Amino acid sequence: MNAVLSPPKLFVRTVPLRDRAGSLVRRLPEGAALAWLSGDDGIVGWGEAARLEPEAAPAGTPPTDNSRIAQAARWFTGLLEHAEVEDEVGLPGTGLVTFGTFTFAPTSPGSALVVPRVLVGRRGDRAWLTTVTDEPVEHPEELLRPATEPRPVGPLEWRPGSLTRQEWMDAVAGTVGRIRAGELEKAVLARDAIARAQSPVDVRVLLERLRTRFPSCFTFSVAGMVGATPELLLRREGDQLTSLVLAGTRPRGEDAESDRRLGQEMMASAKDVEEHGLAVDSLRAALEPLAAELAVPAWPHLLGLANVQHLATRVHARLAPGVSALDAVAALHPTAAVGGTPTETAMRLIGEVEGMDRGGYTGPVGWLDGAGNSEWGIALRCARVDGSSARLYAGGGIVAGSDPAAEAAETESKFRVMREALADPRG
Ligand SMILES: C=C(O[C@H]1C=CC=C(C(=O)O)[C@@H]1O)C(=O)O
Repeated sequence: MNAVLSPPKLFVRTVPLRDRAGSLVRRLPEGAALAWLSGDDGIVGWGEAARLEPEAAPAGTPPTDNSRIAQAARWFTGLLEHAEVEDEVGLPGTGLVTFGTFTFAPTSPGSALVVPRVLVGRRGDRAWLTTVTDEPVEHPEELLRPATEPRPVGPLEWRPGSLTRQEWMDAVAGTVGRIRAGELEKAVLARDAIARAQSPVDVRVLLERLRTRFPSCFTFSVAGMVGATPELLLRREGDQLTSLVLAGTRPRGEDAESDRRLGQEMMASAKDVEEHGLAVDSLRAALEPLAAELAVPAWPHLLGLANVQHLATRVHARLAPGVSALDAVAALHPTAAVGGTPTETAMRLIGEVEGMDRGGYTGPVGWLDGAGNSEWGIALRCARVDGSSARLYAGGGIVAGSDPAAEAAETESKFRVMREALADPRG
């Protein structure tokens, strides 16, 4: 574990960047890329000025324990206290910034917070460069290096994950039985798939494909977790918090008419509306104690993505004084969009029947700045990239009315996000 007691002194400088041309991804050198992108906006970073890897909790720790998030909050506060910050831009994502990924379960290794040495950001027509160094720097632009061309991923070999398709459908059927017997109301069950390339995967290729294919999603890369999630756990700017809850999935139609029909069918489906309602309720219950004001729409809307469409609810809150972004992340994780209802029962069932460690999949992933601004997605439609291998994850909400074959097909549409980022069918 990192030395939490004596953080290094950091010199942080943010300066405006005049050159806003091109994708932020093109700025990244090859290697451990850090990124949080939404269309053309976002932040990318590289190098490591500071890193924390919160230890996994011992076996037997309650599955809802979020002390790894509280530990990260203390660590970042300590860094800030020892940092000398000169910020000429003053936007969310300027000054000292840490990227972060937290595991779904407290007992899994893999949570990490990384403060990059160099960060480039863009928001609308403003762009900036932040450097984080051990000595003051006079010319931060000198730390910007021309990046190399991304390397194509090349041929892939696919292997099934921890469970075969049939074994996973059996787990879904067993879960439906337990839900019908009254043990719980909902559990989100996931599966994995493994891709092996012939050389280390250049994450920049994945980021560029994901960001252009899913401009309304959040494309991320933090400590090996790479993906494009549509689900915003929270965005905090000042005391305003926004969250986008998703649960309920249908494919996209072949044409506008069938697409509309599939969407309307989902809006009218008791099974999908129940599955979605449980996710909204869990968010509302977690947020209420932290909010001075809370607005939750009565009905979901449809959110169309390139591969699937979802039921979506956008929630707004004004946070009570003193509530930080990471306080809110710790209170909200895991929502019933990735765990279930009741939370503890669902998390124990997930641990029992999935046959794999989710790692950072379905955990919070995002960034935090020194002013308390922050964006955290839920790590969905993602993979853990480790050298030349990638472990892809996808899941779906199981309720009393779920059909195992339909759920397996749903995970396959969700896998497509990362399958096509790794092996673009359009060449
Ligand atoms: C668990 C996943 O999706 C969640 C988020 C949106 C819709 C979901 C659903 O309809 O089941 C899931 O709750 C995943 O993408 O792996």
